[in-house]
Amino acid sequence: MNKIFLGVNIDHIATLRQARGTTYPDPVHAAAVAELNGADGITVHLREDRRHIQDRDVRVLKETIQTRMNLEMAVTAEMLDIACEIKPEFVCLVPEKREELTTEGGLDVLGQQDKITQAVKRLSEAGILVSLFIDADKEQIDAAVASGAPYIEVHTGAYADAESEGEQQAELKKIAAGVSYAHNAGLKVNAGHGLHYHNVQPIAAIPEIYELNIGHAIIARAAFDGLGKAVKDMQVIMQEARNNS
Ligand SMILES: CC(=O)[C@@H](O)[C@H](O)COP(=O)(O)O
Ligand SMILES: NCC(=O)COP(=O)(O)O
Repeated sequence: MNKIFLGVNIDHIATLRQARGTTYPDPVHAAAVAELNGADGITVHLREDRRHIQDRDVRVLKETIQTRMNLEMAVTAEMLDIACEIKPEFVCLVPEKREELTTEGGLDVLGQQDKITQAVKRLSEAGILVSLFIDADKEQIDAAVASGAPYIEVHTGAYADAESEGEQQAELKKIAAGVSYAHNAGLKVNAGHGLHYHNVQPIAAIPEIYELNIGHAIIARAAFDGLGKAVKDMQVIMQEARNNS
C-alpha cells in the first residue's frame, strides 16, 4: 500500500480562542486529540501578526507533540531565531502578507534565491528538515532544489478556489506535473491549502505526494462531528483515493 500521510493544521483552534481572548480552546489539546485519532503530524503557522497561533503554543506543542511538528513561518530574522531555538522537526517557509486573509500564492524562491538558501542552511544546521511552500512551477521547483531544501509543499489554493470544472482540472494537471517533476528531481513532495472533504480525492490520488497538510476544513468539520472523527474521516477519504489511483 502506498500510504499518504496527513498533517493536521490546528491554527484555527487558536483563531477561535483569540476571538475571545480566552485560554480555550487550546491548540495543545487539539494536537493531542488529532494524534490520538491518527494524525501523522501537527502543523502550526506562527504568523508575524500572531492572529492565531502564539509563541507559547509553539513552545508547549514542541514538548507535547508525539508525532512531529511542522512549523510554518515567514522567512524573517525573528522567525528564524524562534525556529532555531525551539527546533521543530520540520519548518515550512511560506510567503506572508499582513493584510491577507490566508496565504496567497507560493514562496518566490527564484526571486530570493540567496536569502532562501541561507535560511535553509541555518535551519538545516539546527537539525530541522526544511520544506518550501511553492506553486507547482518548474522554475520554482528548480530553485527549491538549488536551495538545498529536502522537501517542498505544493500550494493547492488555486485548485481549491477554481470556479469551474475546467479551471479545476487545469490546476490539477499543473499540480500533478509539478509533483512528478519535483519527485524526479529528488525532492520529497507534500501539498496543501484549501483542501476539504469534497476536493481532496484527486490530489490524494497523485502517487508521489507524501503528505497533505489540511487545517481549515478539518477544524470546521470538528464543530459538528468532533475533532477525532473529523481527522479519521479525512484520513479514510485520502487513503481510499490513493488506493484507487
Ligand atoms: C501556509 C498555509 O497554507 C497555511 O498554513 C495557512 O497559512 C493557514 O493559516 P491561515 O489560515 O492563517 O492562512
Ligand atoms: N500548508 C497548508 C496547511 O497547513 C493547511 O491549510 P488549510 O487547510 O487551512 O487551507
